[in-house]
Amino acid sequence: MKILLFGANGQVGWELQRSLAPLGELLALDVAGQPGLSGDFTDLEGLAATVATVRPDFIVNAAAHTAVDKAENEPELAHTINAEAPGVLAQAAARIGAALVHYSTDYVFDGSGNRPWREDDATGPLNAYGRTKLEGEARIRAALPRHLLLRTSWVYAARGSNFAKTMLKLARERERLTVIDDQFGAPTGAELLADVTAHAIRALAADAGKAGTYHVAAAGVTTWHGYASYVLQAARQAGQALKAEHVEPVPSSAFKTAATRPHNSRLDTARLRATFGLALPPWGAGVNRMLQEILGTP
Ligand SMILES: NC(=O)C1=CN([C@@H]2O[C@H](COP(=O)(O)OP(=O)(O)OC[C@H]3O[C@@H](n4cnc5c(N)ncnc54)[C@H](OP(=O)(O)O)[C@@H]3O)[C@@H](O)[C@H]2O)C=CC1
Ligand SMILES: Cc1cn([C@H]2C[C@H](O)[C@@H](COP(=O)(O)OP(=O)(O)O[C@H]3O[C@@H](C)C(=O)[C@@H](O)[C@H]3O)O2)c(=O)[nH]c1=O
Repeated sequence: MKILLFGANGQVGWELQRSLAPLGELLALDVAGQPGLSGDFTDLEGLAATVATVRPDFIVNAAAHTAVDKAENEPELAHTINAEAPGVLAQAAARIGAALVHYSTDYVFDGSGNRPWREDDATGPLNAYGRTKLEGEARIRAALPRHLLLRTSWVYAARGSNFAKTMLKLARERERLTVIDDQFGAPTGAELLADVTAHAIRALAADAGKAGTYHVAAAGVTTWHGYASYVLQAARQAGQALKAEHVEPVPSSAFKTAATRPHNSRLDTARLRATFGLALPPWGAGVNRMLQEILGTP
């Protein structure tokens, strides 16, 4: 099996380089690409040419414009990277008979209600990032039936930028931390996503009927405040000197951001678990592993 990976240096892309390697021949491109092969999602013609040249069996796209607040001020760039480029990849894949694996987000939902979102629930993104990701999904579905659209939430990894690392940095610098306690979801490790992806690719290669949209998130639920408190307690236990004594819970209305975020980001993963025969671990298990890695604890 030949796999072409885009976004190889992001949180998920980096872990995919590990998990996809045993499946066959893996060509991993970041934004810089390789001589004659573009990996830049603003270079739509170059991307299509890369797919035509490499002729992979599977394309895995981990590249995205993930700066949620920034996307409010640069919606065209977010649209090119999150909507147009995935559409171009899907069309290029269709031309050569390849399948495409792509990631999407809890931010395609409007955050209403309090039950976990199912794949077929109505979408209603509240911000530019979510709107562009939703359009990326639609373009892939329209161009290529053989796809896996994996919607996930609150991704973290030892490598890269994420909320847990921001909290550790702020807690070292500031005495007072305020964090939203009315947005609910599950932090999901890039390691877990990468492992699930490899498993799902093998399953799709054996059975085209497994193509479709799936929710992938760690089990359980917390808030950003619960997540931050968990991370800082672990850091204290690991002997880290933190200025912030505790994390103050605040409602979303008291913490203004450029982009509006959903209150309910919970994802129902029953379809993924049943289709692929997988179990998803509780969110704290993966967070503990990341913290051990970045805090240097045994
Ligand atoms: N992070 C999260 O919390 C969540 C992420 N997702 C989705 O999961 C996927 C992976 O996200 P994650 O790994 O966390 O994101 P990261 O931000 O860690 O990685 C995104 C990658 O995309 C690359 N990229 C940005 N612009 C371009 C461009 N013009 N051309 C090529 N590559 C580009 C970045 O490169 P560089 O660093 O050089 O800019 C980076 O390597 C994305 O589809 C994302 O939407 C879904 C839910 C939650
Ligand atoms: C830094 C900070 C953030 N917050 C809030 C703002 C926001 O509601 C929440 C998370 O903030 P962040 O900006 O770190 O996370 P955000 O960029 O919104 O994370 C999202 O990224 C995209 C890519 C996704 O697809 C989503 O699943 C989700 O992971 O925490 C605080 O309450 N206090 C703080 O000090």
